[in-house]
Order: sequence, then C-alpha cells, then structure tokens
Amino acid sequence: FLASSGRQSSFSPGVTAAVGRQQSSRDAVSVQGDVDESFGEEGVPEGWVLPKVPSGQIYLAEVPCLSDYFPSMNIRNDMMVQALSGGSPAFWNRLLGPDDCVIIDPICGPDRPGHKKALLRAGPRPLLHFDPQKTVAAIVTCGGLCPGLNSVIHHLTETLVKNYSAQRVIGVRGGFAGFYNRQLTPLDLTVSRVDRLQHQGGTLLGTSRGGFELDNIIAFLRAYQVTQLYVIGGDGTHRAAQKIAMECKAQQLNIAVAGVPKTIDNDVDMLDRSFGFETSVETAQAAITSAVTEASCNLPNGIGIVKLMGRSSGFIAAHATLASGDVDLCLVPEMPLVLEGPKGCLPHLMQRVHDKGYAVVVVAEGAGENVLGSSAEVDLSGNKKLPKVAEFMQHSIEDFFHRHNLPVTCKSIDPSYTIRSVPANASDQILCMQLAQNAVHAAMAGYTAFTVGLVNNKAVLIPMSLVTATSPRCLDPYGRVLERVLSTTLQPSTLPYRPPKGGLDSATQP
Ligand SMILES: Nc1ncnc2c1ncn2[C@@H]1O[C@H](COP(=O)(O)OP(=O)(O)OP(=O)(O)O)[C@@H](O)[C@H]1O
Ligand SMILES: O=P(O)(O)OC[C@H]1O[C@](O)(CO)[C@@H](O)[C@@H]1O
Repeated sequence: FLASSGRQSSFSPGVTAAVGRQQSSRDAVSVQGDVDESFGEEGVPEGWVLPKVPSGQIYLAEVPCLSDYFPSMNIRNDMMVQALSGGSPAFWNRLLGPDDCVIIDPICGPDRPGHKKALLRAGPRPLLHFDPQKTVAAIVTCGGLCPGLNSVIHHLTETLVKNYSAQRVIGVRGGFAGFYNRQLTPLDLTVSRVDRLQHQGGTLLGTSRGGFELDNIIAFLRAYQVTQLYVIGGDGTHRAAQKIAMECKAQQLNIAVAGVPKTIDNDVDMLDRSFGFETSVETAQAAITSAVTEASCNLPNGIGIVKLMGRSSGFIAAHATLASGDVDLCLVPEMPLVLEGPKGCLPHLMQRVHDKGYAVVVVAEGAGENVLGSSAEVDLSGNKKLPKVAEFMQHSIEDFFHRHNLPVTCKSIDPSYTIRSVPANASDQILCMQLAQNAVHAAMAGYTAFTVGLVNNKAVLIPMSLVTATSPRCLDPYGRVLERVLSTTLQPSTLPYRPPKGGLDSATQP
C-alpha cells in the first residue's frame, strides 16, 4: 500500500514544524476555529524560546486510500445531503484535508528528538470516494466482550444511514465465522433496529474467537457487494482485518476496511485508551469495595482478593487500584511476582494486616508467569490459556500466615466477566460515538486498512500496520502508572533498581 503510492515508509515527511521565535506582540488577533488565541499578530506565539529544545519536521503516517487505485465518485460531503427531502441543508462544521494531523508524542525537551511523528486527523472530508447512496456496509464484532460494542454498532449504523444515506448496513453475526457459517444468518441493521441499542451490554451481533477464513470472508464481501467493512475488535482482530484489506487490494476490490479498536485490556498500542476500558475500571470498583468489606469484617486478619482481566498487561488492575485507593497489593504481568524475602509481597501483606487489620489484593490474570510458568494450551484464536494466579495467591497467603502462626481469612472475588458485560458509561458512550462517526467519515472518503482512535485526546486515523506492529502493549514498568501503584499500595518494587531519569544532580542545576 505504502510503496505503491510512491512513499517508502509508513512515516512520510509532512508539514514543517514551527521553529522557535522571538517573544511576540501581546496584541491578540481575532481567531476562528481551533487557532490558538495566544498567538500574536504575526502568528508568532507568546512566551520564551527554548534554545535547548530541538524542533524539526513532522512525519505523517500514511493511511492507504482507495482513490490511489480506483476512480473516486468525488461527491461533495454535506451532512445528510441525500437524506434531506425539502428541509434546509446541513453542513459539517470542519472538513479535513490530507495535511491535518496530530503529533503522536507532544512531549518536548532537550533530550527529545526535534522531528515528530504524526497521525492523520479524523473527521469528515470534503469529497467522498464512494457514492453514499450506493454504499453497502458490513459490521462485525470479534474477540471478547467489551462495554460499548453495541454503542459502536448503534452509531456506525446511524451515521451510515442518517448522515450518509447508505443503501444497506449488514450485521455479520458471531465474529468472523458469521461470514460463512450458514447458521449465522446476517442481520439487516436499520435505524429502528439499533434504536436504544447503545444502552445494552454485549453485542447485538454476537462474537467469537477463531474462525478466520479469508477466502470465505472475501466471498461474502463479493456476494453481498459490500463496499465498506467495519471490524470491531482487539489486536488479533486488527491483524485479521489487515489481511482482509490486503486481500481486497490483491483482488482489486474497491472495499474500505475500517477498524474500531475494542478491548477492556486497553492493550491496543498508540491509543489514549480503548472504548470500554473506563467502564470496566469503574465497574471493578464494586468488587474492590466488596473485598474491602469482606476483609475488614472477617476478623482477625482478613484478606480480600480481586482477580481482574489482563492477559498480557495490567492496565485494568493498575487503574482499578488507583481509582480505588484501598488496595494494598496490585500484581500485574509487567512486574515479576516475588513471594518472600525483602521484595516479597507476602511479608508486605502481613505488614499491612498488622498495620490496619486487613488487606486487599488486586491481581491481573496474567500476573505471576515467572513463578507459575506459562501454559502451552491456547484458545480458538491462539491466545495462551493462563494459570490460575488468584487461587495460587490465596493458597500462598494462607500458607505464609500459617507458617508464621497467624490466623488469616481470605475471600476471593472474580468479577472478570461482570466488568466487561455491562453497558458503556457516559464517557465511553461519547468515545464510541466519536470512533464510529470517524470510521464512517474516513471510509466514505476512501481510506482503508486504518483504525480510529484518540491520541492526545484528538481523533485520528492510524494505519492498521502501525497498530498491529506494537500491540498488545504493556504498562511501562518504570512509567508513572506503576510508580503511582507502588506509591499508594506501598508494596515493594520487584524490578531492578534504575536511577531516576533527570537525576537529582541535573534537577538542582540552574
Ligand atoms: N494473526 C491473525 N491473523 C488472522 N486472524 C487473526 C489473527 N489473530 C487473531 N485473528 C482472528 O481475530 C479474531 C479475534 O482475535 P482474538 O480472539 O485474539 O481477540 P482480539 O481481537 O485480540 O480481542 P480481545 O482483546 O478480546 O482478545 C479471531 O477470530 C481470530 O481468529
Ligand atoms: O474468556 P474469553 O471470552 O476468551 O475472554 C478472556 C479474555 O478476554 C480479554 O478480556 C480480552 O478481551 C482478556 O483479558 C481475557 O483473557
């Protein structure tokens, strides 16, 4: 895709960055839209130039566009233009072009590169590649459940039908198997069919793991004359969607393949967060509160254990711990499990029980691989099955207390499926709406093999190849989130010591 449009890498040089300038006049000029009002008359920002901070060029990650290979309809993009029957026309407030971008890493400093990587800003484009009235869209949900799946289905359908007057929206049932399993007949998605759907947990379409059969999927797309495919799923699903996009290109099919990243694990790279994650963290609070109640009421020495999902990363466990503030030990896959000794979690728990009478543990399902080993067994998608770390921890805690002649009462709670089967909360509802609308805007403009997301709180289009290259992501073991976990739980770090960045010496220098 990238080479055929004449560029060699997924990052191609784009707009030249603004370089440091002198302090500007204080007179403000009248501004429109999102132009920064602190810029002075000559378009020069106020403030100090930082001579040690390098500035450079901006490199844009190229999103493949069908208009590079197929003739475009080039239809003017007015909101609901086809749906209007005599009413006054409505217009999008802002139309985006190929140079509108969002910088990925906004942090600057003397030790940071001046050149910056950027992503294409998401939103409606002036011209449509597809004739919206001839658009046949298909939507599929894959992998595990996640709060907000129905919300994305609702908003994809509404945007396609209400804002773009799409001809047909087909719901593919039961994940990738729904493309060819005759028992899973596709569902016609209409505005009335998705009415109020966003308030329900789960997915109207159903989901599954495994069953990715590329030839059968392409056969379905051909048979139903699909022009836009919306694939909602995690990193595995995006790998699959990328293969579909590549096969469409190989077979010269003018089909846009759009991803909407979904996972409560929050392990799809580059995104601020994936939809459903916040809802899951919020829902986990009830389980942690119950664990606190159980632990503090079961005398003496109560310990509550809450197991949360997180196959290869501890985002849910760490964020639920921080949101709660009641947790004494948080175990995540990113930090090795040490049971005893100076860095051991068991002596730490005993100390917490000694200090406050009880303790609460949150454990991510993928934690402790260094002690428990990893299983050779896999699920239908090829994901490793995980050993039972919560049960192991309960047994280890009871054994440790008994060896120290102390009574202990452990109560374990497993809200894993509870936290991902609920409807999205308000903040995730808005995120689902934003992602769905932007996926449709981009597909209508002819972009393909992309996923939508929030990066630095701005909606962007990310090439699937970029997202899948580094997903699933993990928490930075030396990053702020785990640092905050350690600072609130007081648990010992089991990581090798690393001197702080920007050490004390440099901080005290003028
Ligand atoms: N490398 C791959 N190539 C083709 N298909 C894949 C690939 N990885 C996963 N899939 C397919 O994608 C679908 C979803 O994958 P998976 O079960 O790993 O969930 P996921 O999308 O990562 O979401 P979750 O976060 O819920 O695990 C499955 O149907 C699986 O067969
Ligand atoms: O039991 P299931 O449906 O395969 O889902 C379990 C997995 O789903 C995930 O939540 C990702 O969706 C993982 O954290 C977990 O391992």
